[in-house]
Amino acid sequence: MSSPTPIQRVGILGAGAMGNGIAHVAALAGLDIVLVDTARPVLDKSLATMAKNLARQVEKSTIDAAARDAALARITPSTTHDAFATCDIVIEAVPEREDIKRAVYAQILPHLAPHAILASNTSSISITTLGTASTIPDRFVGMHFFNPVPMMKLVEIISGLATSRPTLDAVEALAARMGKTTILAADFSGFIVNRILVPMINEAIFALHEGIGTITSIDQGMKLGAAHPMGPLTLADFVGLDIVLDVMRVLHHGLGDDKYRPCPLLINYVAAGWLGRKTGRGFYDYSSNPPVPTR
Ligand SMILES: NC(=O)c1ccc[n+]([C@@H]2O[C@H](COP(=O)([O-])OP(=O)(O)OC[C@H]3O[C@@H](n4cnc5c(N)ncnc54)[C@H](O)[C@@H]3O)[C@@H](O)[C@H]2O)c1
Repeated sequence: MSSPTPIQRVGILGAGAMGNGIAHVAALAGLDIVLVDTARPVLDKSLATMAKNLARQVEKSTIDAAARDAALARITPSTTHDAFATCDIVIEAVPEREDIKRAVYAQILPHLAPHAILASNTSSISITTLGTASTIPDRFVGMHFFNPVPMMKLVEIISGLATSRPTLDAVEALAARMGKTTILAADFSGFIVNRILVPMINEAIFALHEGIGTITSIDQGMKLGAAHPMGPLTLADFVGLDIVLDVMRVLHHGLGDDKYRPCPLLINYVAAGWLGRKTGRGFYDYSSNPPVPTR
């Protein structure tokens, strides 16, 4: 079988936190980008964020001004899906809701080239299920980037049951061109990283709930005793407690094992609206600097 044509033109659907970062890194790597979102102001905001982040890289001398200008010039913003017609791949980064993802696949499919790959940046939804919905399951794949994309080195490639080898090869080569290291995961809830990381955070919340330690001792224990760069409760606040709860529910439901039950204390924090950094309070209170443990 002949090797697939290398990817040069990348469509990105959704210009939010992740779509923005993916476009930034791909454009810097010399790829041509078509960035699509629902409204022009969203695209303008995304381009402004990218310009600001690229300018910071110039200040730090990790790139020069010519590379910044060339990257920005490679990005074509659009609010219509026909802009994807010339793309070798479209990476979908719309909100984490299966109904929204299914709806956008139905809208963009008629515009895709016959060889084009469709990749989802989903952090939890089954690639096999989304691939079936896409109607091109052999050319459908998970490309799970991590936030913030310009800083994080990993891309988890998720193979659905029907994803073809040429599709996997093409997205592995694309991620490598973007300077990322890839790992290949089978399509089960949480894939590799979240399957391991999020239950660890949930267990730290159980340790707090059961009075085994305080917020400070649990975080310090994992930093100094396990060499984690950040304690698990600090990390939970950073990620957002609602997101941690959502992922635990996906694992619990998808894998059917009670070892993935969300900690009742986590459920209460989310019910209280104490979601971490983004609401000013989670396990820490962020109204003062440095943040203060709340228990
Ligand atoms: N944020 C993270 O830390 C993170 C990490 C890894 C993976 N992900 C996954 O990446 C995906 C996107 O997450 P995000 O954090 O960037 O979300 P976000 O809310 O920041 O951005 C989503 C974007 O999609 C746009 N959008 C909504 N409906 C659309 C449509 N029909 N057509 C085109 N654009 C549409 C929105 O306007 C918004 O700009 C999700 O599947 C999420 O689970 C997120």
